[in-house]
Amino acid sequence: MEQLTLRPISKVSGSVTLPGSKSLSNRILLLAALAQGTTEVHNLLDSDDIRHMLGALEQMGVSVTLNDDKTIATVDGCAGRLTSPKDALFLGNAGTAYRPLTAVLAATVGEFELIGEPRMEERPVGHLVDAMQALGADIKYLKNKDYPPLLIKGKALQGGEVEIDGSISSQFLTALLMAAPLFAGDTKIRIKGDLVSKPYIDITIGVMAQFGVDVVNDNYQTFSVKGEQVYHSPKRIMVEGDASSASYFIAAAAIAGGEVVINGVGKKSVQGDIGFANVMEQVGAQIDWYDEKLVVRKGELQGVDIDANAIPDAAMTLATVALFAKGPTAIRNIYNWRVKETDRLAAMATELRKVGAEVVEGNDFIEITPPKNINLTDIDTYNDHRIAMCFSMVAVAGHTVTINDPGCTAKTFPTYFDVLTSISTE
Ligand SMILES: O=C(O)C1=C[C@@H](OP(=O)(O)O)[C@@H](O)[C@H](O)C1
Ligand SMILES: C=C(OP(=O)(O)O)C(=O)O
Repeated sequence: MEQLTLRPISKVSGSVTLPGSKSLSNRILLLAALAQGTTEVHNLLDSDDIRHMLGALEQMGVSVTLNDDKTIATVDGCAGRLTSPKDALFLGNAGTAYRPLTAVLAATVGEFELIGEPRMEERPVGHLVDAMQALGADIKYLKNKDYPPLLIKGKALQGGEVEIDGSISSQFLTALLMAAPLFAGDTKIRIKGDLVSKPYIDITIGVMAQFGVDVVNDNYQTFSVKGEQVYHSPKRIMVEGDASSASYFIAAAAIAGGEVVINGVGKKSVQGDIGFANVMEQVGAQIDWYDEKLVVRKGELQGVDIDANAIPDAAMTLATVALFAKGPTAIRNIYNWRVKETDRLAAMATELRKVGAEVVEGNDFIEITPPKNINLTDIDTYNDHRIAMCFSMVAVAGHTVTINDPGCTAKTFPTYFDVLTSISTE
């Protein structure tokens, strides 16, 4: 196994430009593929999750041309007519590819087998499949009920009234919303259970609007979409920088600044994870907000007690900031950490304890009391990019740390450690 030993960093300063948002990149690629017309996508993320979406679209007859550094894609839309692929669609561990494609392909005439990495087969998809089956979709589980892989016999769907459970992942509702305009009739979706990760639904609705489709959102309880619509290419679309990726640089500057200029997200961001910057202000970071950039400096850091349901990805970064804050930190309402790249509640508790923290792991929360001394240790990353990235904060705080399998950051941020090094002084 590859390992990366990070030496103590005394200061971070300078500027970083964020890669494009994963959530926006995969939504935009799918809608550009389904749309009428050609779309030029700028600042596309180049990472594993995006590669899986691109590969699947190409297997279904969509022509996509990438520039040299793969950050500009020209997508020839198929006006809703994706073709049956010869082989199974391998979607890695990309939730933003697997879930939306499940719904869209159920409404596309043809046969599709959706497969993924072993961990994908442990990540539930039942709530989405239940809703699609209630609408008449033909979807079969190839191994275990409620989990990938899936065999989809796509056909014309009529739409109608449907319930979907929103308590485990917002990606199921995102998927259903993106498929709904392809149905013959109108669709009214009612949310069962509490809807988690709500800001991602705003991202979905915003991207659909850019492709000419309106969603009526009644207080996150019901959603209405008109049927028989074709997405229309906006011709040119820009992917905002990734707000979840910004969290590592916000945290680094707050711990060891220097002054770090983070280009690509700011107060105009459409991504919920920008809320992490507000949380870090509460923790003690000093942040100047601009429309599309943040300037972050160090502060006296204090533990906080927050409900992180709206920012599940960035909240992992807070768990490692907690190691270097005064007093305990509690991160609550994050049950679905357990069904992401790994069981993140268990994994974070284990790794934080290895560093020396006192940790309480609840069913849906984690409480972290910072250690007096930081242990010299290796961090296991469980094939989870965010664990690899957020534990780099140990080095940022001035301690040597070894990250096992650092290459797992390829899921969303292949160049992460290089970018961190570019603003770091040993
Ligand atoms: O829709 C999206 O782009 C995402 C939604 C979130 O998942 P859940 O809705 O499952 O919490 C988030 O964790 C994931 O990284 C991306
Ligand atoms: C949960 C994540 O990914 P996915 O889109 O596969 O759900 C993540 O990137 O932290």
